[in-house]
Amino acid sequence: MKRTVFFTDSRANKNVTVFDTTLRDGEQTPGISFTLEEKLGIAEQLSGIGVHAIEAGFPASSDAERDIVRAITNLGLSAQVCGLARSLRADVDACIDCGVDMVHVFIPTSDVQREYTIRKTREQVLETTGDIIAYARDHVGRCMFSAMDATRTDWDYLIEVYRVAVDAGATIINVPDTVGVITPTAMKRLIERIDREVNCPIDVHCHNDFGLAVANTIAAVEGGASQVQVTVNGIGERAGNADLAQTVMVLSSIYGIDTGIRTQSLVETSRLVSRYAGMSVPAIQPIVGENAFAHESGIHSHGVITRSDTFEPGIMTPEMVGHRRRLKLGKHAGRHAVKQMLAEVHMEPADEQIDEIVLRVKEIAGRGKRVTDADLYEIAESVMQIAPDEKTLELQDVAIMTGNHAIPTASVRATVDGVEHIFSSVGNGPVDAAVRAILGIIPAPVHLKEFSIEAISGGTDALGHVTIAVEDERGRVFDASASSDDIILASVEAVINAINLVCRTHKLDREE
Ligand SMILES: CC(=O)SCCNC(=O)CCNC(=O)[C@H](O)C(C)(C)COP(=O)(O)OP(=O)(O)OC[C@H]1O[C@@H](n2cnc3c(N)ncnc32)[C@H](O)[C@@H]1OP(=O)(O)O
Ligand SMILES: CC(C)C(=O)C(=O)O
Repeated sequence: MKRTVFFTDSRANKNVTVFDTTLRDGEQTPGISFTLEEKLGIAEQLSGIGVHAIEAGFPASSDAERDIVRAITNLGLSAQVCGLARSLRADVDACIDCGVDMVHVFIPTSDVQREYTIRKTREQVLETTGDIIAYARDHVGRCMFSAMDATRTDWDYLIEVYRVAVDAGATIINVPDTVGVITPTAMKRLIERIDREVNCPIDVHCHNDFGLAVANTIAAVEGGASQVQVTVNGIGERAGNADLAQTVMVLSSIYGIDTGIRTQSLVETSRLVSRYAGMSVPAIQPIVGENAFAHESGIHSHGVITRSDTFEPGIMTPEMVGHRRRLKLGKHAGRHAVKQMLAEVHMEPADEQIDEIVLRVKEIAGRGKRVTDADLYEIAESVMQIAPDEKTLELQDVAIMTGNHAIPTASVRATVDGVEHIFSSVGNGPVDAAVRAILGIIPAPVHLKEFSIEAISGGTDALGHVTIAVEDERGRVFDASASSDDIILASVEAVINAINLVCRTHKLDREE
């Protein structure tokens, strides 16, 4: 596909390195606290996808944090490992004690933060900056200096602070937009000025209070920054930081800048952090969200079936980020999408049958109901007067044990093509145990992609509606749903419905 470059600023660096702070600023998100194992897993993942440096934590904040940062440095990752420190020798010592490759020292420079947090004069900040950077550089080869709240700092004074830091040995200077208030135009101008007047590589750290974190980060690169600070899924203080996937894809796909990131693993990385953080990613999140490459409206679906860049950027494809393109059905569905989705499962309705199927799809969606693949095939079978297939998997019994002192355990008895199987599994909860037990008996390997439960009415007796999406080994995704006043039974039924779709399609694949 022809690559269209919308913008290339000749002043922008052609190589930009990525400094990830998911484990430090990301973990400052209220409610997020990663375990040691989770932090190690995230660090390995980030290093594996080519992140240049990882901010592993703030060692002075607790003994546990120090142990974690030390464990991350002991992994021997290819990414540099960095620890955060206030402008205090004890904080720097804590970082050095962990064996980090780089110490990141920060000091507030805006009048408001300087006066009300560290209670120092401008002169004292200059003096402390010089002393602490020199101290850090006596012990470690790399030292990043952050003028905290740089974007609300008087620019002349800011330049003075950076010069002191660089003269004392800072190897890179960071420009934090600590409370997310700068605009892209101003950010570009600020970075251009720092680049002209301070002789040091520039890194940028943007917060998302006004939703400008990624735009400001990109503007900083336009102005001459050579390193960007990001977090996976944009997690971080308040409204978070610049998002890793968005920043990297804008730089690489739109600007043609090499970040060294293996972008095919961006979705996988997002899912890992989302799971460990216990924070789901909105479906409409750019690049990694469930809907980032999904199409429901008829005109768009028709377009992408014919040629994907009609309604996708083209310069960024789902494959480039480890995602997949999906057609979805709903109120806005059209004939081309329905025809295509049925063709994928070997169903070929006549033109007037497609019209009828589309009508029924719109009618269901018009009632506010999500139309799953299972619904589509059921409608198609009815319109095409095809007798529903024998179900591969038939549930006989499910028994679940759970409690405050019991490990949730489920036993399932089911027939697969008439042959009885029994399987038991433990899980993180009763639903997880039941789903694992079912997955243990099925003939085809499938991977659970999506699981959602919603209460249809209020109250403790609400009807639970469960939607499940599973992916087969060819990457095809099938979704199905079920409702019951027992959410465990609704989950079991939804999984079985989805698996039966997969098995049915596999049988038809073999017959083709
Ligand atoms: C923008 C950012 O993200 S900065 C990083 C923010 N991250 C964190 O705060 C997470 C980890 N923090 C912690 O665990 C704790 O806040 C600690 C251990 C660092 C400090 O805890 P405490 O000693 O209880 O102090 P507390 O957090 O209440 O207040 C912050 C102290 O740090 C001082 N401080 C803040 N920034 C700096 C700095 N750059 N250099 C020196 N001192 C600083 C403040 O002046 C205040 O000191 P004071 O007690 O003399 O008034
Ligand atoms: C420590 C600094 C870089 C920071 O997190 C901020 O200013 O937001």
